[in-house]
Amino acid sequence: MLKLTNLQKNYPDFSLDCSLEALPGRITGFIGPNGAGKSTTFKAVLGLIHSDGGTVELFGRKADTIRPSDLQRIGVVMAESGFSGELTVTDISRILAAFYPDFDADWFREKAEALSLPMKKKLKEFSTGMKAKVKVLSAISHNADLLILDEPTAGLDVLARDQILEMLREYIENRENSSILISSHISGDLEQLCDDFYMISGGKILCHEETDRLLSDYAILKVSPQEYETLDKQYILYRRQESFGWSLLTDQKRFYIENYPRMVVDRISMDEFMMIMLKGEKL
Ligand SMILES: Nc1ncnc2c1ncn2[C@@H]1O[C@H](COP(=O)(O)OP(=O)(O)OP(=O)(O)O)[C@@H](O)[C@H]1O
Repeated sequence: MLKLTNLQKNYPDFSLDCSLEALPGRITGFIGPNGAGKSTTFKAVLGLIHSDGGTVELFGRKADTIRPSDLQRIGVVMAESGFSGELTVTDISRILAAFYPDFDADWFREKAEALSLPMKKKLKEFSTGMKAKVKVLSAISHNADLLILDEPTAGLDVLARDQILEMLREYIENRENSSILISSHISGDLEQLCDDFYMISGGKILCHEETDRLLSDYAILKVSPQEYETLDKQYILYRRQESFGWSLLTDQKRFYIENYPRMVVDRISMDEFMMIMLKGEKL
């Protein structure tokens, strides 16, 4: 669906080198701290900025052979883009209908009502969360095969976030061959939603993992300095010094549960995973 191979972009203080793949029928998360390169990647994929190397393949085509009809198969949410504040949701519905042959006006109106979006009010009078809902709704309203969503839940309260995530789940369930690539600061959102995820930091991909595997096989071990000395460290990936000793990231938690039954083995969240990889030391 979408494949990036060493996609590069160089700024004076930042270099991106990103390889990733969004596969049909899957929701792929893209996590990383502020300034990691998530938006830069999305902009380069969409041709909003010029890339300095590497390849982008979209629907099996190289970027320079992509046709306008291919672009209609993509639904996009970008942080810095949106509709003019002078438009109403009804105006947006008309614009989308004119631009996308597969736009579903009835579905759009139904969902707008479910999300409590006024149809006749100008967007400039909307709250941040309401504008975010309009952007997501517009991106998913025209039966796109690929959704590229940069921080779609930014600015939303818990309730609205849940509604949006539910809509995305529904989207992929109803379209087996479609694909979603989504970035978020709130990695908890992605943990509930994504099949797999890539983590980026400093413009480089640090890891790619299945979410199920993260939750079933990874763990944080909490050990004292004495326990640390005698521990078999062959399956320890990262360590971080703590007041009590060490937090250790493993992707083989069963090994430690079986061989060190008295050890504290904490279930890991995506946030903790990101934190120990960013703040810890690789072994
Ligand atoms: N036009 C530009 N000129 C120079 N540097 C830029 C430009 N755009 C982005 N950068 C730099 O590229 C880096 C990556 O920025 P990017 O917006 O891709 O990060 P991000 O992962 O999306 O962050 P956030 O989560 O905060 O949105 C940052 O260091 C940023 O300062």
